[in-house]
Amino acid sequence: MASVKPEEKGIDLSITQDYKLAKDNELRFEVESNARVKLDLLEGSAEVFGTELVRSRSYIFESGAKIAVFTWFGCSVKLSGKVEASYVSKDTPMVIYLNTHAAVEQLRKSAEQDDIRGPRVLVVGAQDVGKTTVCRLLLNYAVRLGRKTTLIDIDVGQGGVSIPGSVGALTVERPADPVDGFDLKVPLVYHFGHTAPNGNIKLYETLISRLADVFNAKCDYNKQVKHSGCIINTCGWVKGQGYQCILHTAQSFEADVVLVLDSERLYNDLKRDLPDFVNVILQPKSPGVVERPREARRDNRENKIKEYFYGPRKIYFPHAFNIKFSEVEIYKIGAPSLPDSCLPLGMEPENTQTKLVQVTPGRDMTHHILSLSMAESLDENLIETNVAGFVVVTNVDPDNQVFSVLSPAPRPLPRKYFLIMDIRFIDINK
Ligand SMILES: Nc1ncnc2c1ncn2[C@@H]1O[C@H](COP(=O)(O)OP(=O)(O)OP(=O)(O)O)[C@@H](O)[C@H]1O
Repeated sequence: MASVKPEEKGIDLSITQDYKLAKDNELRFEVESNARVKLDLLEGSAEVFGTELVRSRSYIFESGAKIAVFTWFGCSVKLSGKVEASYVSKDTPMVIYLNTHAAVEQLRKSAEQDDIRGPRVLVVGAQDVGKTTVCRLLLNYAVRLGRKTTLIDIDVGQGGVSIPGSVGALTVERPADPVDGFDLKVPLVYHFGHTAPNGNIKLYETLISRLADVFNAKCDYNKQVKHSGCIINTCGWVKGQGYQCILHTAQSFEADVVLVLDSERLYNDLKRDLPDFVNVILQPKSPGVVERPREARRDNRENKIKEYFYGPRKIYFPHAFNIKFSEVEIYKIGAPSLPDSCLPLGMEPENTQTKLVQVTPGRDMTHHILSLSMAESLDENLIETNVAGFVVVTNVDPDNQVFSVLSPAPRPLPRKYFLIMDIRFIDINK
């Protein structure tokens, strides 16, 4: 019997299927839970969400992955392993997305000629309409033309640039890996602390403005980044305050193009409320986008956090160490506000959503994620300072005044100020 290569462990190689795709067709498949699937390009050319596949490599997708292999010119591919669903479809909006990319690229060319800032594209729509996928496509097509477009990710629910509960920016310098996505070694990340913007709207909007300022500053000293523009991925909250957040984002980044996926109502509202020079475009969602129930979203979030500590396919191990209470200071952003009835007559209630409140470590901190701020002193605005990374608290020992953490980096901690997240992570890898 032939021996199984280590990277193919867990793939049921007795189940294989070949697919011949005609031009403009797409093979969609989902990997069964607790299974792995291998994809091989046998002939022709194909791409996964805008990244070209090569014949010399097998692509191994993990449990739960939902993938589309699209071909512009025709190809044959082979899938090995247990797939939950797999089918070939002719019905894809890829040509529309490619045209959008071409139009945005024209704006980049004009920006380069006139040395002005390149297009800032905001991608909006309800949950599960393929916003993240469209952002990835547009970024991949841009980088394949040599652009250095920046991904701004404010989808705190799924964490595109770092873990859920954070927002960030990443200048994309090479196409996403078809399996592992974009290279996340050098993103700029800010602590938010919740999995939905309504966890703290004021803080969310403050961070969006901050990201816009930081991106503008980067555009001032890097012309390639300036001309290449940015793609902003948002979360699927499009009603009420969520809608106000979209307007705030468009305004902060001075978005030139807003791509509305699959919602005529949102499209019309934005047309009405955004200035005339903003190009609001309605685009269809791909019928291939998979709707994720609440549990699937939760699992996705957990996987993202696990990946942060253990790397993709658990190829790394986090460091475990103790931190003395006296070594660090931990803060929570947002204090409960006083009811109006407690305020002196005529006094406006203070907005306490961005107040820093020091936290005394206690057992209730166990499993919470802490963001390590890059701030060196409290004179720096902790809320608007980027973070070095995250640790998860695995145990708190008040008697000995220490707590234990898992961290992707070894001791010593580069800074001393932590911000605590609402988000918890229970490490079942131990
Ligand atoms: N054409 C396609 N074929 C198969 N799967 C797809 C396709 N497009 C997207 N998907 C999958 O559908 C899922 C949802 O897509 P995506 O994350 O882009 O949606 P979203 O609108 O950004 O979601 P959210 O509501 O979290 O913001 C992802 O797992 C993605 O891999």
